Amino acid sequence: MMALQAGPLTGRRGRRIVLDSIEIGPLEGGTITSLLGPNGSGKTTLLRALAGLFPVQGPMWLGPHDLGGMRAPERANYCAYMPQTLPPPIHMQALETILVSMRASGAHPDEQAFDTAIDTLERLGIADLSLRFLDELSGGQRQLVGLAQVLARSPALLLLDEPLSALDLRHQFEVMAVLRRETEARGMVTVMVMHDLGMALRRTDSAVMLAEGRVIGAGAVENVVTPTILARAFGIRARVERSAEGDSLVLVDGVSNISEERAAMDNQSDHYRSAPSSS
Ligand SMILES: Nc1ncnc2c1ncn2[C@@H]1O[C@H](COP(=O)(O)OP(=O)(O)OP(=O)(O)O)[C@@H](O)[C@H]1O
Repeated sequence: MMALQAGPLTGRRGRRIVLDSIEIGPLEGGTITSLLGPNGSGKTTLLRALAGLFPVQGPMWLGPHDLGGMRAPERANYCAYMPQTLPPPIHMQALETILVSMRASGAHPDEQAFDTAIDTLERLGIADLSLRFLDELSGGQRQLVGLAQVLARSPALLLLDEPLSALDLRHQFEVMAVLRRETEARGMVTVMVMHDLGMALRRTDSAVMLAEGRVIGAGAVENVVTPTILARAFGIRARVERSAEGDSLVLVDGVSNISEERAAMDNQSDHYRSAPSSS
């Protein structure tokens, strides 16, 4: 299984640094990592950088493969990226869009593509949507088709930008279960942007917390989703509690002064980068 290791990565938009010496990994194959942080903190930019869609300076390795040194078509054999925007409502059948996506990545010879596409739709529980047109589906249904498009490509690195945003609660948990199974079975490195901290705690293995283009916490998810790091990232007063079933829940008690939180933690230098505490 291949691990993802990247950085330090630096990316600019105009003169502004939007990714500031970001270091990621190693993220092991077979694991799911949540990419967390407030609006505008750089999550989408980082995900796009990992997909080769946003130019950054710095190394990116997937096992022995130098992702940064690859041209787009070669990189597409390793990485599949699902953007935050839903697949557009075009007049094309769901199954056909999956086949087109697979052809673009060149991952499967054509004879196998049809079976793989059908199989992926079945695993996501949306085989009934195969022959429906995207412009006749709901937003959530299109998001599920978008997931099928990237999963069917069998990437080594799966990059998902808020893949649960349009889904009802049941589908959110079902999709996380599919992602867990596929990630483990294929030894994939799965990285997903999410805003639901409770879901991150329950269903992902590790997390990277961004704030203002920097990593302010990384490691096992329970060491990243902590009151201290949440205060610094979001300016909220939050607790992490356990439900009667033993699941972790994030309870928000209110907002705090974000600049004071950051100043207080900045005084403690790099402690939170390397060894975040859950106290
Ligand atoms: N097209 C763009 N042109 C200029 N600046 C941009 C553009 N897109 C994003 N930015 C800026 O880059 C920074 C990082 O944005 P990014 O979209 O990566 O944040 P994010 O963490 O994904 O946010 P969100 O949770 O709102 O999706 C922000 O300061 C944002 O304003």
